[in-house]
Amino acid sequence: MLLIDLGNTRGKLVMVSNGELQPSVYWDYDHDIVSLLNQLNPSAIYMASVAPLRIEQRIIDAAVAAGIAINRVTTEAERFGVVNGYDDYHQMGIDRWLAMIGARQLRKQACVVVDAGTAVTIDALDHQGHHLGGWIIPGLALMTTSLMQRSDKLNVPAAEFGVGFGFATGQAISRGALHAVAGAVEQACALVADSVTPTPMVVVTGGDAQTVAAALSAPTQIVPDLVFKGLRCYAEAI
Ligand SMILES: Nc1ncnc2c1ncn2[C@@H]1O[C@H](COP(=O)(O)OP(=O)(O)O)[C@@H](O)[C@H]1O
Ligand SMILES: CC(C)(COP(=O)(O)O)[C@@H](O)C(=O)NCCC(=O)O
Ligand SMILES: [K+]
Repeated sequence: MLLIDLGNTRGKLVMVSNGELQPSVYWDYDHDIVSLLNQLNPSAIYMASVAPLRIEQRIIDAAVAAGIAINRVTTEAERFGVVNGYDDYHQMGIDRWLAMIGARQLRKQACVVVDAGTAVTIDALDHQGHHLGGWIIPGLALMTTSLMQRSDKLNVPAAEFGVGFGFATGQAISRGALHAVAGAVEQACALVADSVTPTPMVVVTGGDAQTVAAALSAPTQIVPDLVFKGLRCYAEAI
């Protein structure tokens, strides 16, 4: 069985074999998918996507051509112990929904779920699995490149992400972006904290998970395959 998560930057593919999630394989959208699918040769595919339809279609076409059954998973109002807090749950990206389900599988306590990819999404869950709402902010790469592109004096080479204040333009931009994300996560923790859970757990996933986690002082768990932990619940239930 193959689980696929299509984000705005790239696709992530994880095989489930002997009941275990295998390490991610990345699909760069500039590259062909047919050979990758043939290599993995799954019996069935479960797909979660927030990518443009034309990218989803490439997977669907390749799966149909190879005779592989493909199931597309969508956001729901309530499932696997998580209750969606959105006014209209259809609006919520499936990656956020699955990350929350994945977090709930890990621990039944209040937590802040962070997916640091193209965008950074921050979603709050209380100890009963009720989603308390969330935030969508630009991802680290998006924050830095948009500043660089929109201001002449900020058009400098990118600096590494790190913690603390910056001492040069590039460093001030990259560190500013990282602390903006970390600050938002810490404010989410303050909003979620209650008498049952004074210090909510932070669960971080996405391409920039390590970078973001390094800037957090709250207790943090990095779970690279968090979305897949949610997606496998669907794959095993369908
Ligand atoms: N090899 C890589 N390719 C692309 N992005 C990477 C890579 N390694 C780290 N990143 C970082 O991860 C981010 C993408 O994270 P990811 O969770 O895959 O995004 P999405 O789910 O939006 O496609 C990029 O913005 C970049 O900062
Ligand atoms: C917020 C997102 C763009 C994040 O996508 P990503 O950074 O993982 O590519 C995605 O979850 C999405 O398209 N959401 C729909 C809007 C919403 O969740 O409210
Ligand atoms: K994301």
